[in-house]
Amino acid sequence: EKMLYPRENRVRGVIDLGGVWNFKLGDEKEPGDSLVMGEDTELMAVPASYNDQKDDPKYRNHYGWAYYERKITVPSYLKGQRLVLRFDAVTHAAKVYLNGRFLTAHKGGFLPFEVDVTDQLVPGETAELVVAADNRVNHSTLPVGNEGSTAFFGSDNPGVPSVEAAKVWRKPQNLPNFDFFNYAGINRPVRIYTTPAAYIEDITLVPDIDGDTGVVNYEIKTAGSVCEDEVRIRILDADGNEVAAADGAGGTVRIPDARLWWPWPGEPYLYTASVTYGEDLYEETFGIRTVAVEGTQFLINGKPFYFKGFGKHEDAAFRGRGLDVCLDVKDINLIHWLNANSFRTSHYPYAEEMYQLCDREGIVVIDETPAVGIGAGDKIDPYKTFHIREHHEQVLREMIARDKNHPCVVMWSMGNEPDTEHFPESAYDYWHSLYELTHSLDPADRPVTFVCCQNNYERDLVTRTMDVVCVNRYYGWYNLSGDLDAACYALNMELDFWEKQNKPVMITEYGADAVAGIHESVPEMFSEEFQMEYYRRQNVEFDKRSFFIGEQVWNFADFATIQGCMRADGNKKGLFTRDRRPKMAAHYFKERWGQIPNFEYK
Ligand SMILES: CCCCCC[C@@H]1NC[C@@H](O)[C@H](O)[C@H]1C(=O)O
Repeated sequence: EKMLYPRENRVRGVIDLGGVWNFKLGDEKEPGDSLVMGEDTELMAVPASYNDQKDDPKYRNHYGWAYYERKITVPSYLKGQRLVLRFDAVTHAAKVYLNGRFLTAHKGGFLPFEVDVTDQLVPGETAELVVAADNRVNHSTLPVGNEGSTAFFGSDNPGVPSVEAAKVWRKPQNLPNFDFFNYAGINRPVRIYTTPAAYIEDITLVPDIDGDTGVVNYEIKTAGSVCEDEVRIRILDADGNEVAAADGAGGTVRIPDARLWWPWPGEPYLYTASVTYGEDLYEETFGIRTVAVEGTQFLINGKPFYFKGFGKHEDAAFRGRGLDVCLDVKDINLIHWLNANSFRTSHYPYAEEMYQLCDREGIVVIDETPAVGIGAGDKIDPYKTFHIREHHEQVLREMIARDKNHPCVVMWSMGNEPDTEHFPESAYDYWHSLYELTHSLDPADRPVTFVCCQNNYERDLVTRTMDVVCVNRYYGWYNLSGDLDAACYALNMELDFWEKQNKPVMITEYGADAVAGIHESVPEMFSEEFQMEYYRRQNVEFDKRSFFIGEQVWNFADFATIQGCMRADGNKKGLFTRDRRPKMAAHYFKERWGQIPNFEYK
């Protein structure tokens, strides 16, 4: 799986195709082998979701295909170069056409795909690019959409004849089985990048530490015309000085007195692997650090790490799930402001630009697939009835191929909150074989987990078999609502259960909706005071458990969801509002996390 991020240098060029494209909504009919856009189109900015760019219920609630179009011209001086068209993400499925002819397709809305267009795109000539994007979710997509019932936390009165009749009568629509708005379209950049005819296809860097020496096991895949030249790899330090070098497409380089990659406020030192092959050059940054689970500890560079952070979303006004590097920079600075050190890419792989920022800023990342919403109550075994396994394996391959060299990625999450309690053996069969596949796909063999929803932990056979037990728990919110004494009693009973499993345990979601501005001296649900008290009370209990290695709150910021009677203008569990204003709980965590070190806390 080649997944190198497009980088320009002395031999490679990048043409960004962002800007205002022509757009029109389609229907459920899948485009065929040829497609031209025609007239009567509308404006659409790329990259960004299409849903909020026009105040039109047809944009907000679309169900099916949508079409984007623009002209592209590659300058004639690029004749002889290899030309690649790369989409960083088209949500949820894409079909791409050049000059009316089908070019490529991709399923999955959060990972890149590319196609060599050297023969189709003649330098100096203008071509028409059309992209069709399908936003439908169902029992064969990740994330999963419900079929015929309600969306996540939707309300219903099943069995009422008029309600049941209306469910049949209504127009087909998305019923997301997930708690984030089903933003769709060309959400991330589209680029043409060029390479020489003989080129570097992929680079794999697996760092290790041997005393004071950094050891990098590397593998370089090349392609294109046969080229006598050897592959050469040079390791440059942060000042650009060569500290090691080797010839050959695979092997080991040793870096004496290596500077390690440490989470912020430690030094996240980055090296550059400068690889040449014939005329081609590609430079990949990386870090020297190790990750391991030992007993109930999560070790980074051999020291026990404590996760302080959150689940996030790619979510903002106007652009929906579209890439926004300004917001990413702001969020990184707010993560530092909070004295946090990590986040999970809930519930899908994020844009590559965010991992690059985390490498540079020393933010630790749990990288998660879009496998969210796998469950349909206690009547249907999703592992027998959903058609997701092949696609789930595809997204794991693509995510690991894309993110494998990032020092910030320390663990893979195979998915979020699947049902593991109603059909425990079937769930175990599904997830254990996927766990083994995930380990085998990662050249660096990082820890593997999945994130477990509030469930009957005594029936769940999967969570206890993960490298790290990651639980989402809402004691005092979705159960024992408002009663923090009972919540702490229940929490401790479950922690007593986990103590016996001799695994590191972290909470990957806990939280309470707080509408910014609602204040009460006696803290009650939806007030800022309750959100803060909810955390304060449970953190006291976590601090008593030595096997408990991290707290990631839900969520970093308020975010958009489908409308429903459980959501007043989206999910309000953010420490920050959607436009990044801190609630009381943000100030509380800044204070708490300022006193918790990254290492040796437990
Ligand atoms: C019945 C317990 C289910 C709790 C599920 C809690 C949910 N976890 C996944 C997140 O995407 C949701 O936003 C979160 C919530 O609703 O705020």
